[in-house]
Amino acid sequence: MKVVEHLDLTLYNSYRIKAICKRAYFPDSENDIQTIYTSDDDVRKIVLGSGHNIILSKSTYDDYFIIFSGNFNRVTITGTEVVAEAGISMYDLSLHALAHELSGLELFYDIPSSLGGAVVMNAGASGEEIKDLLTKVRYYNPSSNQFADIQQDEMAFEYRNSFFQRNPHLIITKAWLSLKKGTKAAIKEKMEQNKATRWAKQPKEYPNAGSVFKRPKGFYVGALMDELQLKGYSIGGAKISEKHGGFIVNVNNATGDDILRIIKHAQDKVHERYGITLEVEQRII
Ligand SMILES: NC(=O)C1=CN([C@@H]2O[C@H](COP(=O)(O)OP(=O)(O)OC[C@H]3O[C@@H](n4cnc5c(N)ncnc54)[C@H](OP(=O)(O)O)[C@@H]3O)[C@@H](O)[C@H]2O)C=CC1
Ligand SMILES: C=C(O[C@H]1[C@H](O)[C@@H](CO)O[C@H](OP(=O)(O)OP(=O)(O)OC[C@H]2O[C@@H](n3ccc(=O)[nH]c3=O)[C@H](O)[C@@H]2O)[C@@H]1NC(C)=O)C(=O)O
Repeated sequence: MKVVEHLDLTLYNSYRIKAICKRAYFPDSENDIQTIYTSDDDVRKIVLGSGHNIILSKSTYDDYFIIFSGNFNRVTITGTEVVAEAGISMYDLSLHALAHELSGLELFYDIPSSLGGAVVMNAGASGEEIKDLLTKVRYYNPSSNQFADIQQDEMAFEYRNSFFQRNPHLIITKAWLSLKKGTKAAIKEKMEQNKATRWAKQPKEYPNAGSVFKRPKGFYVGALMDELQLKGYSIGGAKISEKHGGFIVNVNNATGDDILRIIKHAQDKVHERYGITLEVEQRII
């Protein structure tokens, strides 16, 4: 297993915030995960997927990071069933599905995420969510040092919520997905169409981590930012995107604190005008 002391996390978070951690582990097997958690120390351990949904709030961490980003990424496909390890990127997984003429993952071609991160957040867009493809998930429980499988209907998925958000100490190691037979041309067309629509709406030209807030019932965050004229509102190197008000972008060496202060300002303004509390979707670490 790759282990790096004092890793610079800039390339492991999509906001490109600079922060150093005490140590980073890149596990490549379930055995590696057990080794990390059964080692004799009480340093806090923080799990990351591909880092597309996190805000690093500190510049140094005296913690160990366990990173699933391209490592621990094997896939097997049998008929319409896909079994993949948590570190595979959803982009790569969608390409495997395309190569096997399997439909269902087209949307995930452009949703930046690891498979583990996608399961935790019940990732989705355009009305589709990963919960609809999953049949089973395997995880490691550090408290008992055991692995266990959980079936789809036991995970009580909701909008941007899952069993794993309610049990953050559990580590997803593998997932089983059920796809449908399709044709290469139709699958590829849906992938590219969806990507084009998203690139037209989202500020892909700057480092960001997707939607900052969950969608409040009956409102769109982007529209609220428009109405409050908060688009372009900036602190330090971060600002609310002019292209999509639901995103904060790093335009000039932003820190986690710049982002958190913008979040607070937007929450205050929205609460003042509409009485709504915007819930942060991204994980603040
Ligand atoms: N729809 C869109 O356009 C976009 C969506 N996103 C979403 O953000 C997420 C990004 O995924 P990713 O970059 O991989 O996640 P991150 O690396 O950003 O991790 C986010 C959190 O997920 C948990 N996590 C990640 N991997 C695992 C694992 N194997 N086991 C247990 N917990 C894990 C950790 O929280 P903890 O340990 O506290 O559980 C972590 O803090 C996806 O859900 C993606 O869909 C992001 C950008 C755009
Ligand atoms: C980007 C993410 O997922 C996104 C996902 O891509 C899109 C599309 O399905 O729908 C959610 O965003 P969203 O609520 O901002 O939806 P969008 O479709 O982008 O916008 C909704 C509406 O707001 C309007 N809008 C958007 C941006 C803006 O600056 N101004 C504005 O008025 C749009 O015109 C649209 O009518 C997901 N976010 C959440 C938290 O549910 C993410 O999770 O990180």
